[in-house]
Amino acid sequence: MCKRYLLLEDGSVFEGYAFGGELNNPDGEVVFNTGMTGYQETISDPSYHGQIVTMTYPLIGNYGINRDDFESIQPAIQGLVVKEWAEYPSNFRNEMTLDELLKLKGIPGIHGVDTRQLTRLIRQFGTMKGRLLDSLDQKEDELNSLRDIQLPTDQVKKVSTSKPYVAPGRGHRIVLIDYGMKHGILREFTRRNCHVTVVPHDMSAEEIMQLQPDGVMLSNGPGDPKNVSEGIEVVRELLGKTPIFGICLGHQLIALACHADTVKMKFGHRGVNHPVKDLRTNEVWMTSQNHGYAVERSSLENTDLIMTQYAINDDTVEGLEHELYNAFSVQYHPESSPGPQDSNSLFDQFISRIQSEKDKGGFSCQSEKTLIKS
Ligand SMILES: NC(=O)CC[C@H](N)C(=O)O
Repeated sequence: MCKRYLLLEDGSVFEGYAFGGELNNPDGEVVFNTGMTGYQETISDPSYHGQIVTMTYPLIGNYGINRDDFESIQPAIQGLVVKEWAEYPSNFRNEMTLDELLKLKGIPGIHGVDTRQLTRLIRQFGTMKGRLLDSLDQKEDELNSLRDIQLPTDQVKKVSTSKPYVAPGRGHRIVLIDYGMKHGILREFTRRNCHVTVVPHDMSAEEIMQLQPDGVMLSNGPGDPKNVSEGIEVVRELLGKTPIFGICLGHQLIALACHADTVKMKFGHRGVNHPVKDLRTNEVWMTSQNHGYAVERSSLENTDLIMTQYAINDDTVEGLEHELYNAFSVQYHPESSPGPQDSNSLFDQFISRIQSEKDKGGFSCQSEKTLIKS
């Protein structure tokens, strides 16, 4: 077994062994995910673009990799850190091992790491830049250059589709803006018979409205929402023109479009058992989460947004509703891939909102009239 190391910007080194791909571009933001299962979805979730993901559960890969659970075709994570990976997975859906997937996709892995120690460090000092190395010979130089690197700011552009495409259906017409969409979101709409047009992150509001959507879905996506400035503008223009539902990055973009603020969290929420409380029903839902930024609660005061849900663990904003327009959002993942499905009904809620607008002769009729006139 070849040695491999994880160097953090504070100078700490975690020692382990190499698995998966080679070290071509081994820098990233080191984060941790607490899910006991769901590693395949985590590895392939585009919101992890640019990040070295540490799994806190000590055995990863035990049910292998299957053909169904990918959240994107090309995983975007920079590296995977585990305690132990399972060489002999056992599951009826298993098609390859974790190591084989990482090799196939060129993602470097390190195993044998004390992931609990690493997680405690991140919890204490916050997420840090890190670099995977196969030798510590140049440690000081590597550390200096690691401290100097800037993490990318154009991640959404890298993971969004470059051209629109359609998942046809006979039901409501949804335009899904792809900021780094997980396939799970598309699955939820096709399951509900919707006609979904997935569009690139930089499509203008005008072009989107020309598609005559019954509703617009803003997807999840990587990085700082403030880096998606055109997206914020587009959402601002769309508000009030069509029903809107935002997930994760989409939720943050709605907040920024309404002049609320977002902040970087110390170590974020990444896992499948994050409890969220709904202020309207007092219900608590277990949710699947992956975010490193959050909407600043106090910044909602002078906006038209109201907080509908918050995280029980740290009181951060988890749900928003627009008081004037038909728009709502959640910071977590109702598509639940992976994770509990408590919040899956939010997709039905979005469909009902669309239906009631149609019943009122609302948005879609207006846009048809405008089209007839012009
Ligand atoms: N999953 C997401 O969409 C994450 C949103 C954003 N990139 C964050 O880390 O907060």
